[in-house]
Amino acid sequence: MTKYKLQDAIEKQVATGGRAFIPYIMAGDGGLSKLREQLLFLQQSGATAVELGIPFSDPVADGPTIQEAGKRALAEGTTLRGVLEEIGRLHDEVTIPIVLMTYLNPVFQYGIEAFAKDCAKVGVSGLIVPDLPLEESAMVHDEFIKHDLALVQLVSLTSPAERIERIAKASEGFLYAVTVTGITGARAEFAANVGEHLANLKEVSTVPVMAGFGISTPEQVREMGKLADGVIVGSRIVDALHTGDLDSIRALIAASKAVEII
Ligand SMILES: O=P(O)(O)OC[C@@H](O)[C@@H](O)c1c[nH]c2ccccc12
Repeated sequence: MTKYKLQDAIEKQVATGGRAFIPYIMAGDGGLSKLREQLLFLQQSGATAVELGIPFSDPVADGPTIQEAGKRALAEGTTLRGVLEEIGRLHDEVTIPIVLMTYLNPVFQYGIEAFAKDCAKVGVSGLIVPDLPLEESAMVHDEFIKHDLALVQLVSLTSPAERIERIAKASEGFLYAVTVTGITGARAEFAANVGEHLANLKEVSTVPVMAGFGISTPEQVREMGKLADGVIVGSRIVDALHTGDLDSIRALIAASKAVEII
């Protein structure tokens, strides 16, 4: 299997100590003209890669914070085409891998072939498509493979063991380990079986395991970071960028570097 730039970046981070950190942001929240500044800030603050959300009108997996960000981005007139063009312009400055998070509908509207080709052209590293189940991914996946784009799979806490293993083996770039049941957004606590779940995923996965959903404090970054190769933080980052609370983003990233390796 191809080794993707995305996987490489995570493994390099883990090899130098600490854990990988992938912030999620909504493209076009604050206007697409802000994207450059937002990505450069995250890169300079030590993010390993960025998960860049494409706003969509019916975001089934998104909690309220990300839904609101999506509404703001759509109100700014953000389109998939516009986002890809902007990424293309930032190519020389933004060197950390970009993973696009999009629902299927905008991809179908764009055309799968054209989408994969344009993603590759502007330098996108990978894709997360939450409403594309593994069993139905072949048609889309073939185009991604052609263009060297990693298709990241999500595995939920409640999937049966046999399915978990199939998803883990199919994931490219990294495996997205969902750490809560339900939609995105901050949680006060995690279920008791999260540790076991992550340990099992690390065992069966051939790519790094990134824990995401519900992680919003430096303590949680350390707690989940211990159990995985890194963490993904969405709602808290979206909120902090919106309110201009950049220090709390720096604190979250700093926590990921300070995870004690056990
Ligand atoms: O917001 P949280 O709880 O920190 O979770 C990350 C999540 O937001 C981000 O990865 C994401 C945003 N939208 C999604 C849809 C499906 C899967 C993942 C996502």
